[in-house]
Amino acid sequence: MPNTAAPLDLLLLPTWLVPVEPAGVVLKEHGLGIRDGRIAFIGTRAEALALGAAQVRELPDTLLAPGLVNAHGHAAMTLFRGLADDLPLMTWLEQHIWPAEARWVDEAFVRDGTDLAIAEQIKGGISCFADMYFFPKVASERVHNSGIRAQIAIPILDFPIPGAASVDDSLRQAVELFGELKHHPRIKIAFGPHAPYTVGDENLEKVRVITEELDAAIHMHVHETAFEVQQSLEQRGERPLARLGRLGLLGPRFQAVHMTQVSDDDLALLVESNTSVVHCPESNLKLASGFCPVQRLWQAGVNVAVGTDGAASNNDLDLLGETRTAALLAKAVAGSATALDAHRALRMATLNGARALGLEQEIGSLEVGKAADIVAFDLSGLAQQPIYDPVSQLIYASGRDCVQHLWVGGKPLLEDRRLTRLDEQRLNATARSWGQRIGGHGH
Ligand SMILES: CSC[C@H]1O[C@@H](n2cnc3c(O)ncnc32)[C@H](O)[C@@H]1O
Ligand SMILES: [Zn+2]
Repeated sequence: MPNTAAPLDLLLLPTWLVPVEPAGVVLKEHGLGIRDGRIAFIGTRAEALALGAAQVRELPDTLLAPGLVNAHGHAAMTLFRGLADDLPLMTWLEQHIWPAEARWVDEAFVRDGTDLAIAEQIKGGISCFADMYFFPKVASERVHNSGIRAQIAIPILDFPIPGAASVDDSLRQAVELFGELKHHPRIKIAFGPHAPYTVGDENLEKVRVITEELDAAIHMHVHETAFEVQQSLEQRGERPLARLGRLGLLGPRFQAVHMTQVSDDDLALLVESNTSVVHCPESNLKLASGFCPVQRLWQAGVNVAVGTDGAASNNDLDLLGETRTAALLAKAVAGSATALDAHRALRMATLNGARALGLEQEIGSLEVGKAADIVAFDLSGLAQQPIYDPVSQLIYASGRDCVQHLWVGGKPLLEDRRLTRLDEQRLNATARSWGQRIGGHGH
């Protein structure tokens, strides 16, 4: 129970406070108090000031919201940004990305690429991200050092990958890392079978058994393209999602990334199993993978979160921009301007992301008792005036350059647009030097 009598560590006094839960609410003349890394108080300005705080911050023209949750990505792929553009998924993966990964990905690559991704995400208002990439132990060390929050999924593919000689090797590493980080306040280890077309039944069964035992999440690309579904029908006589259901993998701990193909049976399966969907509209657009029917999903009660995917298929890790794309695209796909409004879109990028990652008790909304993962958006710009609904202005008229401050667990990671723990110049130079090495070898 939060101690309501003790003074606050920090009191934030923004123009608009958008808690996300309750839905659709915008509080004015309110303050938010932080104590011991948690939200200790939300109430009127007058009440807040009466409590007393070690530090008080007036935030004029500022919208305070829960930190954004990027529910799918491959962090270290920032170093492959722009390496192979304008290609369809399987050509992109098989002929460009997988060969480049075999050539370049090692622990140093993951260290530097993940740091770059973390910095980009903090600057874009993201306080928590889901990662699925090679050398996950290295990625978790970078998350630990940087102060951000993350779910790290251990990659599982039927063939040898950088850092793991076999599925059994990956699973052994996963169980070990899971045990090591079980009590980490900001890192959650999940299992990441890559996709239905790269992991056979036998290995999926192993994933089911271990994740059930550990109560761990499963993060997987599913129904990314019509081709994936067609191929599975031809080779196995069933749709990939139905196969995952038959194998007992679906459920509230399962995160189905992409889902551009949703039949009525698929929808029923998602609903009855309480499986979350992670929507990655820009990657789906860029690789021409298809369109996720977002309105159909949320109307049926499916939890839909938002993800950027990796920087090699997007090509940025801008979740605010992604959410705008999601809101606009949902309308076009449904043929309805009400398919996804700005408030629901912000909820998808915060609380729904937290729920998909099993973190909804901890983050995703501004509620007393939750961790103080908070973003401050500066809406004072010319292009944001006038302001009738600040959430509409945030989603439809703002870019990530308006992110001014970010706190994770009450700790400031971005202050007045400056990274507090990472050296931006050094990250920039390191990324350029990787680019020269990789580009200089004709990939
Ligand atoms: C299991 S480690 C991640 C693995 O996935 C590859 N990847 C990146 N983006 C996508 C995507 O949109 N669909 C499928 N696979 C993707 C990445 O390059 C790694 O090899
Ligand atoms: Zn992906």
